[in-house]
Amino acid sequence: MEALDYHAEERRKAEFNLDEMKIVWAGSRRNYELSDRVARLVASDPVFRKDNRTMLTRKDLFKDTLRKAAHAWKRIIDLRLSEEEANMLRSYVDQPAFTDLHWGMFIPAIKGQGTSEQHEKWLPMAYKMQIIGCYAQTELGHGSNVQGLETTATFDPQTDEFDLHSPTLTSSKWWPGGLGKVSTHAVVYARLITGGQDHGVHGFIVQLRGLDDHLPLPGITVGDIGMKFGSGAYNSMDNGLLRFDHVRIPRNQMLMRVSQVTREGKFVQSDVPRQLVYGTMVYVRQTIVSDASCALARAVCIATRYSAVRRQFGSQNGGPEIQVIDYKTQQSRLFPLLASAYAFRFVGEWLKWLYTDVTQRLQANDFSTLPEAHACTAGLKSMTTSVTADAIEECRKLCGGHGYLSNSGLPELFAVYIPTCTYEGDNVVLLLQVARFLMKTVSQLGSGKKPVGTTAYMGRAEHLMQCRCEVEMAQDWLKPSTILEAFEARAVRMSIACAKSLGKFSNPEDGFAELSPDLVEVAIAHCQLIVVSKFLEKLQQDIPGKGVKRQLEILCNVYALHLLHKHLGDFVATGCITPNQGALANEQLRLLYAQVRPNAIALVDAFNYTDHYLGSILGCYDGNVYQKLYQEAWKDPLNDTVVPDGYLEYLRPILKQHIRTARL
Ligand SMILES: CC/C=C\C/C=C\C/C=C\C/C=C\C/C=C\C/C=C\CC/C=C/C(=O)SCCNC(=O)CCNC(=O)[C@H](O)C(C)(C)COP(=O)(O)OP(=O)(O)OC[C@H]1O[C@@H](n2cnc3c(N)ncnc32)[C@H](O)[C@@H]1OP(=O)(O)O
Ligand SMILES: Cc1cc2nc3c(=O)[nH]c(=O)nc-3n(C[C@H](O)[C@H](O)[C@H](O)COP(=O)(O)OP(=O)(O)OC[C@H]3O[C@@H](n4cnc5c(N)ncnc54)[C@H](O)[C@@H]3O)c2cc1C
Repeated sequence: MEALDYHAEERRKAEFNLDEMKIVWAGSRRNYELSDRVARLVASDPVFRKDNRTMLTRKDLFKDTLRKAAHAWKRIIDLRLSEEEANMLRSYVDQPAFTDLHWGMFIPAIKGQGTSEQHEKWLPMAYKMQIIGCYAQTELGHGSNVQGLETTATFDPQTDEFDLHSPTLTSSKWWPGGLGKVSTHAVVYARLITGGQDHGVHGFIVQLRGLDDHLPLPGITVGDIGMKFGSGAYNSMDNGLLRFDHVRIPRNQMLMRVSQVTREGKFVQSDVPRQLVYGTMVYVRQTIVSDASCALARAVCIATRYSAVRRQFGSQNGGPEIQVIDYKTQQSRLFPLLASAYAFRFVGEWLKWLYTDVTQRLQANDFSTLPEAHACTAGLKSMTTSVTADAIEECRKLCGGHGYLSNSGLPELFAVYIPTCTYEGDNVVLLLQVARFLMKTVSQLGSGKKPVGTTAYMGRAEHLMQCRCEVEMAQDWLKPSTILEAFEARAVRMSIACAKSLGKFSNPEDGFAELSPDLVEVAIAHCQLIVVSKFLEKLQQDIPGKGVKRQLEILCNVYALHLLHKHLGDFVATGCITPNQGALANEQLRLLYAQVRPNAIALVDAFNYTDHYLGSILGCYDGNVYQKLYQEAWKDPLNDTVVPDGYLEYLRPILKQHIRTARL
């Protein structure tokens, strides 16, 4: 018998080839096939079950995480999965774990900042997980200000060792994932001191726990920092604290690609810029942008499928009520998020390319594109995670009351996702880095230095400062060059206005601090331009499949025009468009929503998420929401007994007292 599909009618309405769209979303046919196979492998394995995890105590959740990580590792070995497949498997297991930090930061830190001898020594052990590592940078007193870290690594020429020490309470390492209970090793960031001189923050490989008994080594105090936001969620991770009491490590455990300390204790700064010490953060920020599209797509998939099932009001002659997805307000809240998921996917692909390119250049000692890579990763990490965090909450609201149920999947997704706005760089702090980069670019405009890459548009500042938008009718807003010019003109005009205001301050740093809220807005305008332009560039590619390109064009226009509508004040105040042109953009946006509507379910099907990964009754593929909600309610432990525990002690006495009072 064919399974019920409550979305069958919706799926029939789609105007494009779904299989081809799945390939576009995955990046290539090969990626699609790999990811589909691995997702199904995880979904069908009972060890990876996750529907009960919000009910677990912290200890049970943590043990469950260890069990899943061990099982995942066994599957990776048994099935001889490639590194790419193994990463996919971990992400489909979908439970934050120490392995994220081991593979995502510890190994990349050694690769990026270690010498070839250090690679040879440490990487084979790390790849086999004979050692497990974390990334211990943040301290109780300092996170954003990395130069303010207090842990010291003092070189002792007598013994050829570093002495690692936590001189104050605030120097305690605080937050590193995987540190609390699991890691045997860490890359620790500490101030390097030689001959009484402070050379700033560098990375050191430090063993924390015994490899036989897992006990902390002498001089090391280590533990978990405690429960975090929400139930389940990020509490599967052992974010830790760490203190050193004069712990000794050999000199060759300082990561020495950027700077070296010789046997005599001489500090040698190589030609490599010191910012490469921050390289692991740049790498992870880039991955976070792709992850943002996944998390956003997940929330949007749940809200879209549920909005097609849910009906409220408007029944005619006893017929069905209106599907809430047909309300224009629902569409205007949901479809820009759907478009953003696609937009972030494509900008994530591009950022990966940029990162690979800069890495290859760095290997050839070409550091010229490092500032741009830093600005793009910092800005896009900040923008995409802020939008995604807000969007998950919006999707919860789009699902009405049922969105607040844990089994909608949205509360846990939100709780897991929101720290992304803080870790790997607080989002405001990162936008200020972008603003610095932009102000520097503007200040060099007159010098003959031509801006390149994502700031190339500033080279056309003269034109962009005075160009006039030519839109006369709503449909004029569908022209890619019109959209692009409006976004470029807005970004350049806001940048130059801020640069002029900065010029009025005698001390530039005072000006930067005073104008920082405006500078954040400038950085956002620049980042939005990058996302819009990369979406438009994607559309220049050959995209096969009936109707696929057309749908992407619609989504690209939705993405750009909803931003224009949301930031209308910026566009009008800078004179890039008139208020009437803003109104025409909004008119066009409404027409676009009507074009998205019949394709909405298929557009979220294209994410190819299994029900296991989605973890949401509201978002289940077959749309059989009510029956599943009803069945699930009976599985709650509170329903194990008809009369709740505590009735005799606490409820009955009150009820009886009430009866007595009533009788009086
Ligand atoms: C239950 C499950 C259910 C559902 C699951 C669902 C979904 C899950 C979905 C998604 C999860 C998402 C992602 C997970 C993926 C991986 C992550 C896993 C875990 C995360 C763990 C987190 C780890 C961390 O947080 S590590 C610590 C990170 N710390 C920071 O980021 C600190 C931020 N601060 C800084 O970076 C710097 O201090 C600074 C702010 C940049 C300032 O530095 P500094 O003072 O030194 O620099 P200046 O401002 O003076 O600038 C000098 C100069 O340098 C340039 N510069 C600065 N940084 C860099 C750089 N990185 N690269 C290159 N250049 C740099 C700067 O621009 C200046 O240049 P100029 O001199 O030219 O102006
Ligand atoms: C779940 C989670 C996992 C983490 N994992 C790790 C890990 O594995 N390893 C690790 O080393 N660290 C980790 N961290 C730490 C994380 O990197 C830091 O918390 C983060 O970098 C922010 O730093 P902070 O906590 O010092 O925030 P703060 O800088 O204290 O921020 C507080 C407020 O001050 C504002 N602010 C700060 N500086 C400025 C400024 N210059 N201008 C304007 N406003 C400013 C911020 O915008 C924010 O609103 C993790 C954190 C979390 C929440």
